[in-house]
Amino acid sequence: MKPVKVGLLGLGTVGTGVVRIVEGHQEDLQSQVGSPIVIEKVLVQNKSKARNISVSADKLTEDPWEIVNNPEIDVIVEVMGGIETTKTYILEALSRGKHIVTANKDLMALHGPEILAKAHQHGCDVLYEASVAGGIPIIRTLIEGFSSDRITKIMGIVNGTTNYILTKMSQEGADYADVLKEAQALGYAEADPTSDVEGLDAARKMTILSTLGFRANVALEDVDVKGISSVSREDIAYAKRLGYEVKLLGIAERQDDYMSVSVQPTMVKKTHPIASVNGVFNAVYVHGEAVGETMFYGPGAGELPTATSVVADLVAVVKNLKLGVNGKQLGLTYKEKKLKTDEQIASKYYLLLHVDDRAGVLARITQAFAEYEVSLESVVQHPNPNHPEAEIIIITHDASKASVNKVLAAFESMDVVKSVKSVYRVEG
Ligand SMILES: NC(=O)C1=CN([C@@H]2O[C@H](COP(=O)(O)OP(=O)(O)OC[C@H]3O[C@@H](n4cnc5c(N)ncnc54)[C@H](OP(=O)(O)O)[C@@H]3O)[C@@H](O)[C@H]2O)C=CC1
Ligand SMILES: N[C@@H](CC=O)C(=O)O
Repeated sequence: MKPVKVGLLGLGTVGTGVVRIVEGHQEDLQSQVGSPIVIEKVLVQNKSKARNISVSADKLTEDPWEIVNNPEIDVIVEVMGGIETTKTYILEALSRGKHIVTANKDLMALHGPEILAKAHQHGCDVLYEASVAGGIPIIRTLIEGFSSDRITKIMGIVNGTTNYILTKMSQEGADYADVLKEAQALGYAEADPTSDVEGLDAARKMTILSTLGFRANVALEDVDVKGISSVSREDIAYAKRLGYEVKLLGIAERQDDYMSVSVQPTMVKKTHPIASVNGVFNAVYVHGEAVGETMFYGPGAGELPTATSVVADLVAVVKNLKLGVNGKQLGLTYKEKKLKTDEQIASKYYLLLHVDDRAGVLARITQAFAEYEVSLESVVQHPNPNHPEAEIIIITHDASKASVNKVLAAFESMDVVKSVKSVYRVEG
């Protein structure tokens, strides 16, 4: 049995897990694919760095071309991260007929179509299951499990760092900045946590999920992104009192052929299954016209969960090699997306206002909603004994984003509205 030879780009968190699984599960893997899988060479930045896995010195290299140009290597597993340099290596490897497995959501969200087209041209596979929700096989589920259905909604908690922060703020009343430091110390956050907390990491993952789920070419710039850095303890306390949790949700919706994709802090009714996804766990809720509601839950990151998906992709590539069916890339014939306008995007909204506490104020505020045809589900006023301002909490019925924006613009010129403290989409 001729071994399948793998070049590994990166031996950090995920790369270490890949070596552990390929070595530790070798017998199981061989029984599935019919030949040994051997990690032939490993690219690192610094060969002399101390590692928590032993890899023989002759396998380590700091020269990417020793792997990319190596005629012995059949498959390249890319777990080094980064965008432009990594893209160069991958395109070059594809032009040499090597198959690619990657965990790189940044690369696939930005350059997925170009990479898949190149792979198709050279009859190569590019698989990227680990790029979204680490250990949850959601990409394969969207492509294969739902191939018979029309997906209408995908809602995801796809960033573990922000879910960890929001969970701690909710369960322990902790402060945002303190929990962020804790998440960094525990190694959940990206090297620069801005991409986690400002929603970019989740937006990249939602670009990938909505492209596959809606079979349309969604681009990163189509995603409306807002992170969690402005979520306060006060917001979370109010949400809990009203029966909601605040979650950073990626929401992709489709009606007829029109779609919208966003990432935003959202108030989720506690009875919705996604509200109880806590800590660093991820979950993806998928609604299909025929299947109805489904949800997939599991670890979104970490050494072994992420490596499980990477090695599963490796197994799929090797099975394709045996069958001689590599390079049948999905996603090349997806249709052009049609994006919803703000008039077409509808949901319930939560608003927290600080207002003058005097006669007629409530009437003026509700009049603004009436003017733009936003119907209200509930209005609660809290007097503040230490302050001349009162707090008003409003939950709307389904309303268009455009109408809610018009109401917010109207508040700017109303002297009785002192400030709009928070505006959240509501789910469930
Ligand atoms: N960590 C996780 O839980 C998850 C990560 N991912 C994705 O997987 C990928 C890898 O992540 P992770 O393992 O955490 O990253 P790490 O930072 O832990 O590891 C990166 C590895 O790549 C090597 N490397 C980085 N840049 C270069 C370069 N230019 N040339 C040569 N070697 C390089 C590093 O070498 P050296 O060791 O010498 O520094 C290191 O071994 C990323 O795309 C990430 O987004 C996806 C899902 C979850
Ligand atoms: N920083 C990411 C890691 C996985 O993609 C997260 O917090 O989910």
